[in-house]
Amino acid sequence: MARLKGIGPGHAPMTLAEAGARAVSLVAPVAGTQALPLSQADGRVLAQDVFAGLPLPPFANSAVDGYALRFDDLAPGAETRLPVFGRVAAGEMAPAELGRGALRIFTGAPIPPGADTIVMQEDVRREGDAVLLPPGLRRGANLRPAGEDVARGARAFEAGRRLRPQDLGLLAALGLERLTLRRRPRVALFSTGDELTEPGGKLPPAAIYDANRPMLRALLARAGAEPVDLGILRDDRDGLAARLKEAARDCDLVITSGGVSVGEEDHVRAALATLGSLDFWQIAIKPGKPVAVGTIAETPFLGLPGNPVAVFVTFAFVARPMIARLAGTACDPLLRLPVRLGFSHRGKPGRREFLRVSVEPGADAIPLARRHPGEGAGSLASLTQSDGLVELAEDPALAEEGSIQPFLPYSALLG
Ligand SMILES: Nc1nc2c(c(=O)[nH]1)N[C@H]1C(S)=C(S)[C@@H](COP(=O)(O)OP(=O)(O)OC[C@H]3O[C@@H](n4cnc5c(N)ncnc54)[C@H](O)[C@@H]3O)O[C@H]1N2
Ligand code: MOO
Repeated sequence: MARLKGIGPGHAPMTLAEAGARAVSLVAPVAGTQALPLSQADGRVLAQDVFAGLPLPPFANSAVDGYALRFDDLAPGAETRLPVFGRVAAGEMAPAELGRGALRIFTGAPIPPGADTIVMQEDVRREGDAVLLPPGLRRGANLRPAGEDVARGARAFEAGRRLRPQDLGLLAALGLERLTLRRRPRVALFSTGDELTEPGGKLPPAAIYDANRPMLRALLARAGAEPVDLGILRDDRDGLAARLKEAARDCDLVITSGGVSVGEEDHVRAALATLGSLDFWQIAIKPGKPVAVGTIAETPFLGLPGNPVAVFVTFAFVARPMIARLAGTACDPLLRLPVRLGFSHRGKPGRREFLRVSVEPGADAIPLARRHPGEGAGSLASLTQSDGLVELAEDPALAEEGSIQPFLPYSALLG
């Protein structure tokens, strides 16, 4: 495990890109695979390449309801009258060959040898046992050849692929029912702080309900981890150290929120210093400046800040790539979409800022971003009432109203 050099509060904050790269360098893919049915494979990572054991589609078939025929039976430039000699629906065998005439055919039905063109039923006239075909048809129209989508033997997926619902569709079409998947990383999760109370109970004076853990549990699950929820750690250095040590024994990563700032009540840093190695990072972003990283007996540790919006942002840019690497998959680069600012914002030079915004259709093709009035890093309502984050680069510090800026919808950060 690579050891980081310590970066104390006196040092210059690092960039977000540097922090993300360092965080990823701390972890390695977890070992172990599981054979699981397709029904449990969404969001899981393939441990092996998958090759197509059959072509898709498996046989040439019709893309429409209509008539199958031989293109050369059509009169060039004139209407053609052909006898209808049979009928084939999806799931039925096609006749052994096509005689002179047209075969009534339905979408998905196999095409008999000899037929090379399908005409949509809306484009023909039916007269008794004959069909009248207009001129101008295209050879090969509406026919789906065997293997057009996936050739037999082709690699359908590479090992390391994080499966999406559409992938499950393709795997099923290839006839696969069980897959060899990587084990999900087990991520221990704690909240820290004497002020925290479990939701559902009575709220004592000066207390708040623990909001970060339910949010992080869900973020972890969506990122492809198995959350191991270990509750709230109180601000007591020895108790806290014992529980962190135990969690590190059973899990692939330990995540906490809170207690990483500079106050003397911020005990996570102190506990970590006695357990393993600890580096305290300041990242040049807002929100989400303080993050603690390190190891507890070889298990990586990530201490997120306590403010809920800072939790959300640091999870997206620091924790998510770590979890992807642990899970054995690539963290897809985030696609920023252009939006036009409906406000101007002066930031601090050298600091990247994430502003919560709602987007709406703009006067041109570019959506308009409106800033949420709740600016504080503690404002959960602002996260729920916005569509995503506008990302303002370190420089220039002034982002002017009307300028085009990158936007990250929450959906992109939750995958
Ligand atoms: N003197 C300074 N004070 C602070 C600084 C600083 O640089 N100098 N940084 C501020 C920033 S930025 C942040 S972010 C916070 C991070 O502090 P901690 O990680 O130590 O977090 P806490 O102090 O424990 O909590 C901060 C805030 O968040 C609330 N919180 C914590 N956990 C939860 C939870 N599970 N659910 C809901 N809310 C939670 C907590 O009650 C505090 O209000 O420090 C600033 N201070
Ligand atoms: O991380 Mo703090 O919330 O930057 O404000």
